[in-house]
Amino acid sequence: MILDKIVQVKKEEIAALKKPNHPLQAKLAEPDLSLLAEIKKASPSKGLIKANFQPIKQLQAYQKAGAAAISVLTDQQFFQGSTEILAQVRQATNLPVLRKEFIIDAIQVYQSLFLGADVILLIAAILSQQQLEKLLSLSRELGLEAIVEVHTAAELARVMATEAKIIGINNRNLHDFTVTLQTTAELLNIIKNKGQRANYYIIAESGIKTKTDISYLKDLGVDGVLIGETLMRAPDPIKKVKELGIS
Ligand SMILES: O=C(O)c1ccccc1NCC(=O)[C@H](O)[C@H](O)COP(=O)(O)O
Repeated sequence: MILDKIVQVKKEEIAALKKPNHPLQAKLAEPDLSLLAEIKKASPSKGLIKANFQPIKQLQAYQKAGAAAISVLTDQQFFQGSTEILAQVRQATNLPVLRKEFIIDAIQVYQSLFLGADVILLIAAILSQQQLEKLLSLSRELGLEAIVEVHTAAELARVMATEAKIIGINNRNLHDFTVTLQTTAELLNIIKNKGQRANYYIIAESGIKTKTDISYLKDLGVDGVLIGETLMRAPDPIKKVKELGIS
């Protein structure tokens, strides 16, 4: 009967759709430090960062510079980003795309999938433990990878009690906007002291500006760095990535 055949074909298509695909984890597993290059026009801490904002040009430069993944701010009110920019970036690249958003509800996770993101950000500071677990589990079900962001030891302890695989250590204090790479050193140390380093991919986020910063983070042994402002302000982002000595 034709309906049986159709359902059989649909089952195969669904199995292919649900096949786990972890493009960001695959990049982070490579021995070199991975660059997650961010497309960000403005931010609450810095105001307007790039007046002549051309997201696809920025993407092309990041690709040429050897970025492992692209992060796109989609918040409009505080970062002057948009979901349209993410959709355009998705169309223009095969690199893993991170939707940088303040996700607090399941509908934003579905929307991220619909927009073509590969990875979402879940910020421990704005989620209860129950919300965090639910959103993590939903992202896994939908085949999205999740970077779970922490800034304090207490947040890290909460995240280590979940199924998170990728931890983003944010060097920026989101209450007063101070930045120190010591945050990465301290929280990574906690993970190491618990004998858990091999269980996670670690990304250092925010405030990364110089070759010295990159050497420091390489010495700590992070798997990736997320850089926005420094690359957005650079007249030549390709040259800037070389200067930073990421690869
Ligand atoms: O960047 C901000 O001002 C900010 C304020 C409040 C919440 C989040 C914020 N930033 C999001 C980010 O995580 C950064 O865009 C990302 O880590 C890159 O940071 P940077 O290289 O310092 O631009």
